[in-house]
Order: sequence, then structure tokens, then C-alpha cells
Amino acid sequence: MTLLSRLEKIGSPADVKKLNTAELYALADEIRQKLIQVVSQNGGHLASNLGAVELTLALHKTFTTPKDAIVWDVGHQCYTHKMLTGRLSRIDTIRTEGGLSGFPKPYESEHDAFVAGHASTSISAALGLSEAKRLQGDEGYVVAVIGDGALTGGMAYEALNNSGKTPGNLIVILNDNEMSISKSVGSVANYLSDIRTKPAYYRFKDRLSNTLEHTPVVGKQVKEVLQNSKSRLKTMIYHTTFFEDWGFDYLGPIDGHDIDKLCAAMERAKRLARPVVIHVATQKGKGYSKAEENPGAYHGVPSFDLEKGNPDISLENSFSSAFGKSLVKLALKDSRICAITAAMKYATGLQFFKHKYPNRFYDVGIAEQHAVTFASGLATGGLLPVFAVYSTFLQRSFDQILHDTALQGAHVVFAIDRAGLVGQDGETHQGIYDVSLLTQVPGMQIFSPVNYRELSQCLRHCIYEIEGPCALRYPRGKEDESLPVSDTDLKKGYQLQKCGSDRLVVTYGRVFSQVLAATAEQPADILRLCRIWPVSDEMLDMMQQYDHLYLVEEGIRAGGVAATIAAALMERGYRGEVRIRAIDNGIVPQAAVERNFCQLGLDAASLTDFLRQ
Ligand SMILES: Cc1ncc(C[n+]2csc(CCOP(=O)(O)OP(=O)(O)O)c2C)c(N)n1
Ligand SMILES: CC(=O)[C@@H](O)[C@H](O)COP(=O)(O)O
Ligand SMILES: [Mg+2]
Repeated sequence: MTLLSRLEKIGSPADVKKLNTAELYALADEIRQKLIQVVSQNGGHLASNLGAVELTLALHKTFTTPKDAIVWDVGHQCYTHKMLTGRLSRIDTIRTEGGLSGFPKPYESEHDAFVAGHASTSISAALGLSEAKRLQGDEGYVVAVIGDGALTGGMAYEALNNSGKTPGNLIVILNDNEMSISKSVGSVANYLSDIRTKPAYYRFKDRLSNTLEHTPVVGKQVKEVLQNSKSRLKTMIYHTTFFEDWGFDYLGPIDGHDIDKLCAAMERAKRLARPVVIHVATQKGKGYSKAEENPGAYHGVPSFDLEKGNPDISLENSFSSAFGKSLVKLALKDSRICAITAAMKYATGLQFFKHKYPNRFYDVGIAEQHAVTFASGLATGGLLPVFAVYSTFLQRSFDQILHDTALQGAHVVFAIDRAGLVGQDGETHQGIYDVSLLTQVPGMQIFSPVNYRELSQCLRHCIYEIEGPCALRYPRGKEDESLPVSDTDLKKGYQLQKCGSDRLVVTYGRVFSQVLAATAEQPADILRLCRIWPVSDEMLDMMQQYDHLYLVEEGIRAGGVAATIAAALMERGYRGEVRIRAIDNGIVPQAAVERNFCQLGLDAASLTDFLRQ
């Protein structure tokens, strides 16, 4: 009989509450070992999880989920929470097909209070949950756990601005490790770092305020008078941080790896009558030396060898790198070219640009909306901005693209990375909506290159041959080197591959490889669009010459290129047959991309059947 480890004995958060401090630290060690082992096998968000182990233990020691709700921001740091809430036996399945998600999922467990994946949403969601409790007379606290990176996103401030005056069951835990994926940027990051360097000063103020609070009779009165006055004494004692100006109580900075201190602060927060911010200082990557040394490289990793360590932070052989390098080449000859990222410098391949042209490189933080309007300002001011962003995160900026870019015809180039299916991050991160969104934007042109060479040509074309907004979109990962692709005339925007068939497949982007393989079995002509939007009359004329059209798209059907072509052909009175293969259900769960292709009927075998019909 094998002895159960401490971790295996945790069936639910109730078991965490029974442990003393020493036992909790021993448990933390086991959790770290498990995190490292699982992420090295499955890939995932290692450094963020390693940094939040004690914090998660303290949360479950102090609060009682699901009566109390914990809302994780982004949610990429929730692996320990999953292990402690009855999912340890399935943790090895994390991020795999049919397995646990790498993000909070209420359908997975009642302990996951809210869906996450995109940043800066936790305080808004927590405020909503807290108000729902209040209005329905439900008991329980609501805790938002937000990182300093996620605190660079505008939504967090909208929520703070809206929360300060609410009755007090809302607790915001600011998990400050001074890192987003790369170093946290902006004035708030500097401000937080300033607070972190003066813990004694903040402890003194806190003690003074606490003492007043507990001084019988006069203490409370003095405190109230001071809090409501404008005196310098008040400023000295109570005006500690901007959180207080917004109506929160502030506790911190607290060592985020000291379980007793964390628990004490959380217990105190429960007793306070106002919403509270607990500012916690943690170390990203804690407990795994390689991740401590280079937390950015271990933020999100593919599976890796524990001995060798260091998975590549940005793969050399990838569309992202090809894009980044092409942009540098163009920028060498044109000082008007600027590059913008919303906290994804390495992942979008912009590190090359930053290295070469730091004064025209902008990391704006997790602020996609701001990034778009900022880019539109740069364009209106005479520059050539390129905003490199994941498809899924660009969704945030739809109104900015419409209102601030398109309506004034600003020439902003959107370099849309992770376009299409993304794999293990699952439904929150799929890049399958951008085409349907962008086709609604007046004047927008969209390109979908299939290899690095074409990407580079499209980028140049977008920067120099187009006025107004334009986008080029490319998938996660690397090119298919076997593709027989010659240079495309980008003014025409397509390539027609003929075999003398009366059937035509119209497609674009990564799924072209699958179409090619399918037509080897079921011969058909192929019209590959490189400029996928707008669809020109010339393209439609060409389609009308065929009796059977097969439109294949790695994106959602509604509003997509295929559906729009079908509608345009109908208006033209086309009498032939049109069949569409696109993504009908917009919620595509995690799996290897190849598996998602099969599930959605976009792989070569399924497309062969499709062409047979
Ligand atoms: C809207 C949006 N943009 C970008 C991302 C990509 N992203 C995921 S985690 C992360 C950094 C988060 O930093 P922080 O909140 O401080 O958490 P940490 O990893 O440091 O614990 C970024 C930029 C995202 N998830 N959502
Ligand atoms: C949590 C998050 O949103 C990112 O870290 C994302 O998981 C990165 O995905 P890639 O691995 O495609 O860069
Ligand atoms: Mg952080």
C-alpha cells in the first residue's frame, strides 16, 4: 500500500482549512512539484502558477468556496486552485482534449466562479457577483484576484471606479510580481513598485489606523473625523494609495509567500466595512530556478524537458518571427513605421523591432482598445503604425477599429497573429471571429498569407499600397513549406489553380493545405484568396463560371467570407450549387489544432468527403 501524499489527501478546500502553517508549506512544496511535472508534460502557464501557490492556499484557508466566490483574472494562474477543489486526479489532463481546462470554467466545477482567459475582467465580474449576492440576500465574500499585468487594462479601472462605494463584501487581491508576460509597463507599474519598496512605511500607517480603530470610544470618532476631513494629518495617515482615493481600504504590501500574513490580511479584509484591496508581492516562477531567472520565458510554455529547461520564448520558425523580421527590414528604410504591442512583445515577434528601434516601439500594456486608438492617432499624425495583436485579443477593440480607425480613414495596419484555431488554450483564445468582425468595418481590407514569403509581401503591400485600415492575418506556429505557392498579384488578390474541373473550391489561409490534399483525391479547381476582403467583382465573375462551388473557411460561418460570397452570388442570380464548410458553433474547445480540424470537418479527409457530395 502506498502512502498518500499530503496533496492527495486534499479532497476539497475543507481539507486545506484543517492544516497548520507548517503543513501548508509542506503542501506548497508538493504543489510546486506537481505544477512543474504537469506543465512540463502538457505545456501551460508555469511561472504565473508557481508564484501563486501560497496565495491560493491562503485563499482556501480563509474563504469558503463556492459560498465565497474567487474570480481569477485571466485565469492562467488557477492550477493550484483546481488541485485543491477536487480536480487533482484530473490535473494530468490539463489543456488536453477532453481534459481540464487551463482556465477557470464554471461548467467544470462549482468552485470556478466565472469564465476567464482575457485579462482585466475580474473586478467587474466580482462586483457583479457581489451585487447579485447583496440583492438576493446571499451570504459570502467575492474575491477578485488580479495581477499587476492585468491591472494595466482599462477595464480594471472602469471597475475600480465603479466599486469603491459599494457595501463591503468585495475584496480585490492585487497579485503584484512586477511582471506581465514581460516586465509590467506604465506609470501604475512604477507606482506599485514604489509601494513595494516601502513596506515599513505602509505598515506604520496601517498600524496607526488600526490602533485608532481599536481605541475605545474616541478612536473610532477620531478616525471618522479624519477620514472625512481634508487635513494634512488625514493625508499622512489615510491617504496612502490611489486605491483609497477610490473608496477602497488598502492592505499591503504583503509578502505573497508568507501564508500567515496572507491569511491575517484576508481575515482583516473580511471584517472591514468597505471594499478592500490587498496588495500582495509575489515572485513569478517561484520554486523553479530556471523560471525564477527568466519568468517571461516560462509564462506560457509548450511541453519541455525538465533537465534542459527553457522552452523557446518565441519560436524562430514561426509566422510571428517572420512578421517581426519583415517589419524590421521595412522600418530600416522608413522612419515613419512604428510598432505597437499590447503586452505581447515576444509572442508577436516584435522583440526584433524593439531591439532595433526602441524609440518607435510601443508596449502599451494589456490595453488593446487604447492601442487601436493610439495607432489611429499616430496614423493621423503622419506615421505608419502597425499593431501586432492576437486575433482573440483584438476582439476587444472592435469599436475603436470602427470609430477611431475606419470612420476617419486612418491608415493602421493590423498584424493579426494566432488567426484561426489555436489549440490548447481552447475556447477563450480561438482566433476564429476576427474575419466576421472585420468584414463589417467600412473600408477594411484583409489579407491572409499562407507562408512567410507571402506574409512579407502582404505586409509591404499593406503599409505602402493601401489607404485606410487593413489587416493581415496568420496562424499560430509555422508555415507549411510544402505548399506550391508562387507570388500573388496582390492588387488582384488571388491565385487560381486549374485542373479543368467544373467544380471550384474557394478558400484562404492555413486550411488551403487541407484543401490541396483533398483535391488530390477529388479533383477540383482552387481559387485561393490572398486578399480575402473585399471580394472583388472579378473574383465573383470567376466563381460564376463554375457549376459547383465549395467554400471552405477556418472561421465562423456567420459574417465570414464564405457566407458573404454565397449571398453576393445569389444576388447576382447564380444558378449553380454553393456549399459552405466553415465553423458553425463558435465555441471550439481545447484540443490539438489538428484534432480541432478533424472535429470541425476541416481536415483533408473530411474535405475529401465534402467534395464528394
Ligand atoms: C485582453 C488580453 N490581452 C492579452 C492577454 C495575454 N496575456 C495573458 S496573461 C498576460 C500577462 C498577465 O500578467 P499578470 O496579470 O500580472 O499575471 P502574471 O502572469 O504576472 O501572474 C497577458 C498579457 C490576455 N490574456 N488578455
Ligand atoms: C494566458 C494567455 O492569454 C496567454 O498567455 C496565451 O495563453 C498565450 O498563448 P500562446 O501560447 O499562443 O502565445
Ligand atoms: Mg504579474
